[in-house]
Amino acid sequence: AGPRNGTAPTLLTNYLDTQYFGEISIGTPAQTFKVVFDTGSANLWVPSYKCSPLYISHSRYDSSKSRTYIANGTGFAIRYGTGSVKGFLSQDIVMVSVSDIPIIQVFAEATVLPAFPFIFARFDGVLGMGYPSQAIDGITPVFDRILSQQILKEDVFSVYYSRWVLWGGSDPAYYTGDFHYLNVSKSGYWQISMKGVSVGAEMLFCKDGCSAAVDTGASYITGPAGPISVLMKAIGAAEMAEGGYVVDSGDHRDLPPGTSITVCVSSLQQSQYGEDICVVAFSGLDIPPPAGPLWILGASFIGHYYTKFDRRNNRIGFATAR
Ligand SMILES: CC(C)CCNC(=O)[C@@H]1CNC[C@H](CN2CC(=O)N(c3ccccc3Cl)CC2(C)C)C1
Repeated sequence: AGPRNGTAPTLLTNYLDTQYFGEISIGTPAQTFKVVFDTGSANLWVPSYKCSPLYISHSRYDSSKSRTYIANGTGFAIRYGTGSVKGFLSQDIVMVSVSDIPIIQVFAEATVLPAFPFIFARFDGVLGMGYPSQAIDGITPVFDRILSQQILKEDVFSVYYSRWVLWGGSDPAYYTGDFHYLNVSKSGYWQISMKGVSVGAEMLFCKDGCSAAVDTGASYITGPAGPISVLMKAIGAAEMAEGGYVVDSGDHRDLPPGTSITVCVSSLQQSQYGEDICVVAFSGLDIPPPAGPLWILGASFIGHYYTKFDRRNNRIGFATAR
């Protein structure tokens, strides 16, 4: 079967401009899960039916209900920047798009999930869209399994405004002009070299170039804490207790357009504890070497562009979204 013209979309749900997730199914008959499509990791996991029922608000995979389940049992642990997920490996048929792209996939059934941040997660699991070199236990990632089926028009996937992932191509109906391509700067990561960070015409940071991960699984733009705090002062943002920044919801100040790639990131409208506050789409995060120092361009950046992740040419293309 396979996607009609070699491409297929997976629609994403946007929760509070901070969590973007789409639906996949695992097993026969299909068990559906909401997953974050995360270019910053390369494994697929969903909560296991064997997981403590504390997470009843999340869907859990029950292998005993799937005719196509194949046991594996190898231990699994993945350490994200925000916490670890532990479990064991299983194999079953995974469908990533309603227009049927079935693949046989090794994934993890999570049995240990830290309450924070998972209880705030509106999604059930994570589908890593990173390179195989990032995959824990050397498991072939979902996108690589799809590529090896030779059913896609191009060896790429595109993200439009964080509204959907398009497997196998890009759709000119949703962008104008050409793609501005940036080569992947570190093989095995969706990482690029940034020429600088400026507010208006003034280059403030990263004057000699720096690295940035293009990370669909992250909500905001993060940079080293020092430069970020200077940037926040430049836009008159106040620091929150837990490290984020807010600006008066009155002045929705979008940063003045940048130079090569416009980083005009508006503040987010997020209601917390009842009242509405504008959380600026930046936060400070010091990533230690060897991975860091590293800027993270998350959904609040990617959402401004039509972004093409090109595995054929190991490059990322940015076009102006319509
Ligand atoms: C290569 C890999 C092994 C390490 C580096 N990659 C990374 O840390 C990722 C980079 N992209 C963003 C991503 C955000 N994460 C945020 C988050 O809290 N999560 C999470 C963690 C623990 C329990 C439950 C959850 Cl939901 C999982 C989730 C949503 C994926 C992290």
